[in-house]
Amino acid sequence: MRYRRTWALRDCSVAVPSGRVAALVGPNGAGKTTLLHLAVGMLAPATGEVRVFGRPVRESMERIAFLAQSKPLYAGFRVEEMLRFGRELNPRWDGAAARRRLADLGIPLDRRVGRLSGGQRTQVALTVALAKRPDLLVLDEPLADLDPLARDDVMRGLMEAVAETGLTVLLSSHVVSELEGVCDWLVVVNGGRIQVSGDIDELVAGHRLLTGPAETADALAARMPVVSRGGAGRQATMLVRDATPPLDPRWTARPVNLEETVLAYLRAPDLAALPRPSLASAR
Ligand SMILES: Nc1ncnc2c1ncn2[C@@H]1O[C@H](COP(=O)(O)OP(=O)(O)OP(=O)(O)O)[C@@H](O)[C@H]1O
Repeated sequence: MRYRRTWALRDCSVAVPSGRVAALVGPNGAGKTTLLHLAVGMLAPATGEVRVFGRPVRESMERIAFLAQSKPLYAGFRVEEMLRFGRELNPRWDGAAARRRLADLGIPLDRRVGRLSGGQRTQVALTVALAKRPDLLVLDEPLADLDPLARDDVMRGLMEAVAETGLTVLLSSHVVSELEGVCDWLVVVNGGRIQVSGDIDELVAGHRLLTGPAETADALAARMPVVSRGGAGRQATMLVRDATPPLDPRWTARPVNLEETVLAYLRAPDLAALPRPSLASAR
């Protein structure tokens, strides 16, 4: 995808299996919003193609709901007017489920959207998106501007919807810590390129943090795929992929979590040159 002369996404081949809850992460300006807009057909790629459920995205539009970063709700509308509006526009609209969801959340239907809290607004936007009964729900930073409690509520609501309907979700977020336990697929985009795409459990299990004496770090690093290096003074740390058991008894290895893995990749934007983990399992 190119905006005038600037490439926003390039060499961008990525697949997300259906039925997954996939997280799209990357630094500011990496191309996340662009990728999501391509996935929902709001943008057309300069070259290449986007397929949703195996068909060109234009043919799948009725099966897709999109929650944009700006949460396009009309501040002057009451919540029930948003629902009426949704019903007019969407043939598959499930108004009863939407009302039930809002009642469960304690969001009054007669409240003007502009008077709702940020978290409630996100919940209304999510309710509207879910009422379209999509097979694919795409959300652009649904957690931005929300406090930890509201973030948890929104993620929980999303999880309930996934459990009830089996829908496929693709969401972008900067709040990596909130994604573990909710998302099961990770796509990292960095500098307009796909750096990682894979099953989160496999990805996390495939990395280790090694700690040991700095003077032997170079020799060790030469023997394995290092994602990032750190440490201070005589102590070195390395987050490595596919670590064959070390090694040198002065080095210890411990498992990593999702956030550590993601941060290591984000710090190494050139690392896409290494074979990408787990792309094969998308097929
Ligand atoms: N309408 C546009 N015209 C020109 N360039 C654009 C336009 N939209 C995005 N870009 C550029 O494309 C690149 C990717 O932008 P994009 O908004 O997709 O990133 P992002 O990962 O969503 O960022 P953020 O995390 O800050 O929301 C950036 O370099 C951005 O400046």
